[in-house]
Amino acid sequence: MVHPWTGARRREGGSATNAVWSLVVPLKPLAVAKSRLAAAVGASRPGLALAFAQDTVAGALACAAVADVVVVTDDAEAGKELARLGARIVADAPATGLNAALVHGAREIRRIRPGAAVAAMNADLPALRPPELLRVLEAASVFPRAFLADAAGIGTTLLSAAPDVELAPSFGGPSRARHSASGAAEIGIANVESVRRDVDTGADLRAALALGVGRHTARYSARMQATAYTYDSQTRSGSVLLDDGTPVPFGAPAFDAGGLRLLRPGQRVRIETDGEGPALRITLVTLQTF
Ligand SMILES: Nc1nc2c(ncn2[C@@H]2O[C@H](COP(=O)(O)OP(=O)(O)OP(=O)(O)O)[C@@H](O)[C@H]2O)c(=O)[nH]1
Ligand SMILES: C=C(OP(=O)(O)O)C(=O)O
Repeated sequence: MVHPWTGARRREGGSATNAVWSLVVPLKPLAVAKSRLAAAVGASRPGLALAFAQDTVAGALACAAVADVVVVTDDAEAGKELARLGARIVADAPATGLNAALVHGAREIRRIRPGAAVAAMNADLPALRPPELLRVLEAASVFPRAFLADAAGIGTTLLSAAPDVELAPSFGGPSRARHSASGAAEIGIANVESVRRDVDTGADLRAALALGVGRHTARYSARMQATAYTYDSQTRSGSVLLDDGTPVPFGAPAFDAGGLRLLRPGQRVRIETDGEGPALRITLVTLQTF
């Protein structure tokens, strides 16, 4: 099968080749981002919003089908941290909202790379796994426009547009129905939970932690759960410092067989590593507190 717009020949049974995407990731100023999460995480909200964006951008840049990531934001601190991961930062047109930001980002991409295939993806996907994003983008690449519904089946986490097709975003609330009504094809593939798992509420955060989050969110969440947290990406080791300052290394026997240890009465944390990819992916499940 010849790829509809790259002309690449799809290897029989293999994946689409040469389908390269530019991603537009919108990010609100951290001071006001993730307001629905405030009830669950309190003052940690801005730090978590940044950690979500960092894991989203890092996961996207590690995906074989992604050529580049453009973050549309007015937040200088967030922009600096995300640029450090390799994203290109575009200033948001002030106070025009999410969809205008996405249109602005897509136009900026195509100003530099005319005819680029563009996909908009929310910045709140902390469990994002590159292989799952690859499958989503491959599925999207056979449609002029396509979208992926969020885990709740109400919103949208990704909207794609083939070269020379306008993105025409309509994010916000029940956007799944709007994107479908606009003619975008719904991507229905299974086993891409990490690309659907956006985090708006404490329950969403627990679900993402159970799925396994990237190191930025894991580190931040662990810091929220314990007095401090050390992590060394070089030696791929780390420890959670308990309230009394006791360092408990990851995977240490100090954790019981199931990797569970009581940090404080009623609070339980599971830390385990699946060693996936270049970064230590820490599955940190906090059963309470959020
Ligand atoms: N650049 C930009 N990004 C936005 C804007 N509004 C929302 N976003 C981003 O769009 C994505 C999806 O939005 P939401 O899930 O509603 O995120 P949020 O607005 O921080 O969350 P709430 O405050 O709880 O509504 C997130 O990555 C937001 O940061 C905007 O006006 N400009
Ligand atoms: C912007 C969106 O996310 P949410 O409404 O869940 O914040 C959306 O799903 O279109």
